Amino acid sequence: MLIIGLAGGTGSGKTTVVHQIMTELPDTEVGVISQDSYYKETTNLSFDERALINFDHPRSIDFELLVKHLKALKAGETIDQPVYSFIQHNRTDDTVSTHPRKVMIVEGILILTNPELRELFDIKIFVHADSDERLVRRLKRDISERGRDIDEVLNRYQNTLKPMHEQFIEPSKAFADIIIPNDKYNTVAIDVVRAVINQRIS
Ligand SMILES: Nc1ncnc2c1ncn2[C@@H]1O[C@H](COP(=O)(O)OP(=O)(O)O)[C@@H](O)[C@H]1O
Ligand SMILES: Nc1ccn([C@@H]2O[C@H](COP(=O)(O)O)[C@@H](O)[C@H]2O)c(=O)n1
Repeated sequence: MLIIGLAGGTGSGKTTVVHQIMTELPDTEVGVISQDSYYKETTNLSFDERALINFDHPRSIDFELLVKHLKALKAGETIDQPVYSFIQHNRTDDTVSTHPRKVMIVEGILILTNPELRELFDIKIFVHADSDERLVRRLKRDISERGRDIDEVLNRYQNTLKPMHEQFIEPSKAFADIIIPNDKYNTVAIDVVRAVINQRIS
């Protein structure tokens, strides 16, 4: 199994890049795990308390479960990947049965900050976009897809997202083997990554 870790700030385009990479690749051969699925379970908290969580700090992620699941996939086992709700700020009761594939892509803002997880990656990729571009994308996406309003996004950006990006996410770029500039759609970089994957699965 080839395990690719794909990091980058919020709105850098990680999810989009993963979809672009997977286009034309057989989905029986390539699977995806999202770090967002592994936000810690916080059913003990009220909705208002959950909304105050710093979701850009590494401690908000259940890295232990993520590492356990990745190791299980590597050992040929099927896992139940949690499903996260950005509306409820919590895991749902659903899971997605995820089978091991020849190539597994793990994507998320903080995945290169965790040493144990980094050890499992054969290729580490960081998707870069400028912070103003990322904020614009984040605003549009969170309002249209994640049930947020402009105040929520901007408050979170100022209070936690920007400082955490500078403290944890941007420095983790140093661990990357490949950096994809993604202020504009970058078809050349996508082709290169797809070629590496094709080589592995052919
Ligand atoms: N290169 C790009 N140029 C313009 N918009 C983009 C680009 N990449 C992604 N987007 C858009 O930006 C938003 C955030 O992208 P997404 O892939 O969800 O980012 P991430 O997963 O890193 O948070 C989406 O609406 C997506 O369509
Ligand atoms: N309940 C939550 C959980 C996370 N976030 C934000 O999501 C961002 C990470 O996801 P991307 O798809 O953008 O990489 C992160 O910046 C968290 O602030 C949230 O808003 N609400």
